[in-house]
Parts: sequence; C-alpha cells; structure tokens
Amino acid sequence: MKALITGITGFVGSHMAEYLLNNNIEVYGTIRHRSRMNHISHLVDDLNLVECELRDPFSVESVIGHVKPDLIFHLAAQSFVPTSWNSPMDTIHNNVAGQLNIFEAVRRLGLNSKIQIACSSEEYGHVEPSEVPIKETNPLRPLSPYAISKVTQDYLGYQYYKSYGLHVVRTRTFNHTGPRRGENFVTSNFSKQIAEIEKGIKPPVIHVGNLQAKRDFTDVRDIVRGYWLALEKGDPGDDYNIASNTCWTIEEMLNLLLSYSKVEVQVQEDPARLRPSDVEIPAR
Ligand SMILES: Nc1nc2c(ncn2[C@@H]2O[C@H](COP(=O)(O)OP(=O)(O)O[C@H]3O[C@H](CO)[C@@H](O)[C@H](O)[C@@H]3O)[C@@H](O)[C@H]2O)c(=O)[nH]1
Repeated sequence: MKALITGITGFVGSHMAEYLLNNNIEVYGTIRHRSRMNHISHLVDDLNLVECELRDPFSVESVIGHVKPDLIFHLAAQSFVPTSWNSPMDTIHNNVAGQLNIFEAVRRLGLNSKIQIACSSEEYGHVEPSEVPIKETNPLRPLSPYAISKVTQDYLGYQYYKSYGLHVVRTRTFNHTGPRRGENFVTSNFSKQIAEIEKGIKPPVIHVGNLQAKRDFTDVRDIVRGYWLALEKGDPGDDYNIASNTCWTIEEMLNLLLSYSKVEVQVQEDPARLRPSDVEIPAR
C-alpha cells in the first residue's frame, strides 16, 4: 500500500512517516527545494521524496499521477495562528489552494485515494459554556484567518465528497505536542526559554502571551495514529474530533514545565504575544 504525506518534513509529517514505515507502508512525501530535512534525516533512506509545490496545480497533478497513492495524509499548511494575523491572504491562499489542487488532481485522474485532511479545533473558535465538551456538531465561530482557512478546507472536504464522491475524512485536531515541535508553539517556546535560563544564556524572565486560554494537548504520536484510524475506520465525508478530553489553562502548562526545572523565574506578559482574539474555551 502506498501513502503520500504532504508536509512530511514538518512536525506532524515526520511522525506520520515514522508511524507508516513502522506499519510497512510504502511512504512518499512532498518536499520543496527549500525544505529543511532535519526532522526526517533519520528516515530518508526509507522514504520516497518527490519535489512538489502544492500551490501549483500542474506540480500537484503530476506528482499524484506519478505516485497514484492509496492514502493521502494532507498535513502541509501554514499552521501558526499568529502568522495568519500578519499575512492573512498568504495563509488562506496557501492552505486552501494546496488542498484544492490535491482534490482536483485526484478527481481528474479518477483515483480512489482515501484522503485525510488536517482540520483544526480552531474552527470552533468562540465556544459557549453550555457547549463543552465540544462535539463535531458544534457551530463553527472561527476567530482568526488561520481558523477561516481551516473551515474552508473542512467544508471543501465535505463538498468534494458530496459532489464527486471523493473519499475525504476530516480530522479536527486539538493541540498536540511532542518531539520536534516548532519553537514558536507554546509548549516548546516556554520549554526553550526555561532551558536558555538554565544555561545562563537568557535572563531569568519568561515572556508569555495569554495565560488564561485553555487547550487540550495530545502527544503527536497518538495524533498520527488517529489519522491512520480515520482513514482505516472513518466514514468518508465525516469529521472527527481528535483530542484527549483534558483541558489545561496555559498558565497550568507553564507551571508544569517550570516544575521540571530548579530555576527561579519572573513571568512577564509580552504584548506582542497577545492575539486580536484568542480561543478561550469556557470551564466545564
Ligand atoms: N505560541 C504562543 N502561545 C502562547 C504564548 N503565551 C500564551 N500562549 C497561548 O497558548 C495557546 C496555544 O498557542 P499555540 O501553541 O500557538 O497553539 P494554537 O494557537 O492553539 O494552535 C495550535 O493548535 C491548533 C489546534 O490543533 C492547530 O490547528 C494549530 O496549527 C496550532 O498547532 C494560545 O491560547 C496562545 O494565546 C506564547 O508565548 N506563545
């Protein structure tokens, strides 16, 4: 069986590749000429890497026509919410056009590929107290350009299933972390700051954004197993929340990380880390 991973050089993509290789799947992955290979350097001998620009329909159709994948895990995206405030058009274009090109390629080539698309809990956006725990049927009230891009990806998945019968499974993933998580995201960012303070290369001040937001964190290795199961057992056209059902305030997460260290730190809010609107999630 052949699987194609978009975003294979990224955080989740590298774990997806490990999971599939461990299950004896033939793995293909899309890379760009400027892709950094450090996340998958330990795997490259076992992977089939193909150069592909997802925004370019010709590039995508030629790669998908060449590979003819049984499974597609579409993980490539501009995934950092704050970047989407600074470049909303780029985020929406990148995330929506890339996916549209994959769908169109599979449709035009008449393939039966099963496609998982990485949608997000950010789509739920503003949530009322009566709506937790959040179900797939909850209204979507997105609060960032990134969230809008994910709602669009999500509904395109539904539409291509209904209109053309494409086997699309939509996974709405809550926060995830683990080895190789990018340093901008909150868990790695706080951890890196603590490590730098321990090494004495940074003054003992941790810069933070909104500590009152709540998030549900899952290990990335469980998330990729969820993506596999979504294609193995999920119904085409459906959407599936993937989460641990445990909620943390970001302050609790900071305190957990600090509990692993002996350094004394001062916590300082950095206005640049606050967002124009943030997903808060009310208490249960
Ligand atoms: N990044 C960051 N976030 C901070 C900080 N201080 C507080 N936060 C808060 O910590 C929460 C988590 O921020 P991120 O780690 O940047 O993740 P996210 O915005 O929740 O989005 C992630 O999860 C989504 C759901 O799975 C993904 O869709 C998205 O791509 C991303 O991985 C947010 O409420 C943010 O305001 C900080 O210094 N840095």
